Amino acid sequence: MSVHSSANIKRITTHILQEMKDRGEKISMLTAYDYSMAKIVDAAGIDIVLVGDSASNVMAGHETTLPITLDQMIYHASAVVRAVKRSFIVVDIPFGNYQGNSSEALRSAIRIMKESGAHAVKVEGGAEIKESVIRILSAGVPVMGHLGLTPQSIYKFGTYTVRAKEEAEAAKLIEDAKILEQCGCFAIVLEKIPASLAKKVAETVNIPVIGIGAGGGVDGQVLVMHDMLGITQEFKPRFLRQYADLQKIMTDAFTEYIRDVKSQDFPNESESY
Ligand SMILES: Nc1nc(=O)c2c([nH]1)NC[C@@H]1CN(c3ccc(C(=O)N[C@@H](CCC(=O)O)C(=O)O)cc3)CN21
Ligand SMILES: CC(C)C(=O)C(=O)O
Ligand SMILES: [Mg+2]
Repeated sequence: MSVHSSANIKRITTHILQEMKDRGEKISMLTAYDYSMAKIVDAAGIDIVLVGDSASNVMAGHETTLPITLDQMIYHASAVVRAVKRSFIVVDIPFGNYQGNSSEALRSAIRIMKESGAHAVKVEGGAEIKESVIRILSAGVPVMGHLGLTPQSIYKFGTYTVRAKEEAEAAKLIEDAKILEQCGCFAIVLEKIPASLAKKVAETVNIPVIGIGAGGGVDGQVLVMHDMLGITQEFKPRFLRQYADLQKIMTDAFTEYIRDVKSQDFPNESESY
C-alpha cells in the first residue's frame, strides 16, 4: 500500500487541528521515531505524531539534538509513516538544514515530504528563520513553528532553563508567534516558558499552540514518548508527567528471561520443534 493511500480512515489534517482549537478541544501530541511505537500511539488515538530531533538523544544517545542528520530524520520518519493510519505526522528539520538559507530549507523540507511521506515539518525560531518558513510554505508544505526553549540553539544559551521570564524576551516571543502565524504556519510549539505567557500567545494567535512545559492555557500538549513511558529515567523535568514505568517493566522482563535461559527453564518442550 502506498504511503499516500487513505483506505477509509479519516486522517487528521491541519484543517481538523484548527477546528479543534476553534471549538476548544485540546490537541494531543507525542513523539515517535520507529514503526512499532508509532503503530501503538496512532492506534491509541493521538492527534499528532512528532518525529522529533529528540531522536538524537532518545534513539542515538547524543547529549543534544544537534548531531542528528537529515538522512537520519528521514529514516525515522519513513518508519513512522509506514505505521500511522490516522494521526497527523510532523517531522523536525534538523539543525543546520534550514537556518540561514531558504533554498536549503526548501530542499530539506521537500526531501522529508518526498522520501518519508510525512505531512508537515517543524522548525525552531521566529524572525531569524522567516525567509526559510515562507519558502517552505510556498511549496505547499505545512510548517509548525517552535519557540521558547529551542534545543537546537542550546549553545547560545548554555542551559535548558525556563525561557522568556524577562519582559523583553517575552515581547520578542509574542512578536515571533505573530510572524509565524502571518507567514502561514499551521501551529506553534511553545517549550518551557511561563504558563501566563504561553496562554497569552494562544489567545493572541488564531492557530493552535501546543505546549511542553508551557502550562494548561494552550491548545494542546506534547511530550517525548520515552519520557512519559518512564524509559528515559535520567530526564525528570518538572513539566514531565510519567504515565508508566516501562523501565521497571522491561528490566523485570529481561531479568526473568536471563534467569530462565541460565536455568534452562526456557525453552520448554512446547516452545521447541
Ligand atoms: N528525552 C528528551 N525529552 C525531551 O523533552 C527533549 C529531548 N529529549 N531532547 C530535545 C529536547 C530538549 N528538551 C529539554 C531538555 C531539558 C529540559 C530541562 O528542563 N532540563 C533540566 C533543567 C535544566 C535547568 O534548569 O538548567 C531538568 O529539570 O531536567 C527541558 C527540555 C526537550 N526535548
Ligand atoms: C520536544 C519536542 C517539541 C521536540 O521538538 C522534539 O521531540 O524534538
Ligand atoms: Mg525537536
